[in-house]
Amino acid sequence: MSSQTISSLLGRGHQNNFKLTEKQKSIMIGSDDSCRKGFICSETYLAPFHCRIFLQKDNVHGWKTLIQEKAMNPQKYVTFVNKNRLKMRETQWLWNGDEVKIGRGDNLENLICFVFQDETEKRKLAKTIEVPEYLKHRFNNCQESIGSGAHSIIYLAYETKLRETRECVCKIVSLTKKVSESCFEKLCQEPKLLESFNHSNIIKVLGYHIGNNPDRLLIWQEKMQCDLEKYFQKRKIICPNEWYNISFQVLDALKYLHDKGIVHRDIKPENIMWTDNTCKVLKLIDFGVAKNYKNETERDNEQVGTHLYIPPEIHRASNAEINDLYKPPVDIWAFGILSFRFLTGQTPFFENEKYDKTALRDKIIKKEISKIPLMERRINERIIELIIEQLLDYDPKSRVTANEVMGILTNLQKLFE
Ligand SMILES: Nc1ncnc2c1ncn2[C@@H]1O[C@H](COP(=O)(O)OP(=O)(O)OP(=O)(O)O)[C@@H](O)[C@H]1O
Repeated sequence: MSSQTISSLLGRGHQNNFKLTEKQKSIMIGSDDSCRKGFICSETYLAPFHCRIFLQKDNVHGWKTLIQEKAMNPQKYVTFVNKNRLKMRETQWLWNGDEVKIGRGDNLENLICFVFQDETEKRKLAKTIEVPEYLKHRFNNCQESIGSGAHSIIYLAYETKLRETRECVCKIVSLTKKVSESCFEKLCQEPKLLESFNHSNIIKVLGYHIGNNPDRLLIWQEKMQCDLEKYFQKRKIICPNEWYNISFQVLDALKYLHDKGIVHRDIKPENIMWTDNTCKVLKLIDFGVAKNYKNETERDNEQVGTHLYIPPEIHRASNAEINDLYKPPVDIWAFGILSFRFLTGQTPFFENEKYDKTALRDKIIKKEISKIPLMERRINERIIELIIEQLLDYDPKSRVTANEVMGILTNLQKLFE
């Protein structure tokens, strides 16, 4: 078996580092020899079995590194991930750059600190990510990738403006087997569209380049911190107050787009990102399949977007009908599914997140939505009604608009204070 490093914890302010590999998938951190196969930290007071750090693989995220609190005496021993203290036996998913602090007492400064590094991200290197000559005075691209999607890889980059250099990202789409010529052509519309927007909850494009031979699209954008899917996966559930704050920002961006005649067509948590780690401001990203629904020359006849978030009218439509159905209600439905998932931790159709596409399509078409998970979570009746009857309305013509949802939420503000 290979022993490639999957992740590491690098000591900050001390020399203790350790790594997890495909061979060594789990490690205990503790203070004495009873911590078998473990990492014995001599620099601070730790419980004999303080915490466990281990790998888990899933089909969506690949390797995930998790930390579990193992100390039995919470009065004495503590484990923090960033500024959040883990409860007894609590497990948390670690992300690149997370700060893990362990030790005794309640003074964070006295604890032993590690910084988590996801080594698999570093390995997704670009072959060539040269900046074209005429843009070299504005952008610098790095070899480090910080994300990827079905069509692109996102690299860390720098923008030079006056005498200041700021971090940004460069999204690169290349014409490959995976990205056909027609798909590439469509994706080339994304930066032009983004340049026409000016909204605080929509990603800003800083510059772009469409090159041929090799056919490659480079889009420099503001750097975001983390997408809502990862954020949700880490929390497993989003509380109503936080959902309210998220909703307002997403709906405000949707209202702006819809008023301009644009449908995003791929609203999902992966395409909504926090601007920084204060997790206050959100921006919509990925306008690769966005469309001007008022422009009759832009007709298309195939389904786009992500299965779980596609509304019933699109699932049911024939190729000839589909173009006329791609209108703002499509984004509202997707926002309804997102809301359901965030508030309950599950999809409206299946209890867990593993499902087959055909079964999912069947359930969507047959309207097999259950509001029980929302009731079990004691979500306010008016919010349940909003999600089930209005956002997930089967008739796109009577489905609420972004503006109407904002009005409803404003009237319900008291519930979230
Ligand atoms: N501006 C950004 N700053 C930081 N990370 C980003 C940024 N844009 C994208 N990412 C990361 O890269 C991932 C893929 O980006 P994006 O959705 O734009 O690519 P795509 O190839 O169009 O994706 P899709 O699979 O939806 O077609 C995002 O989910 C996010 O994690």
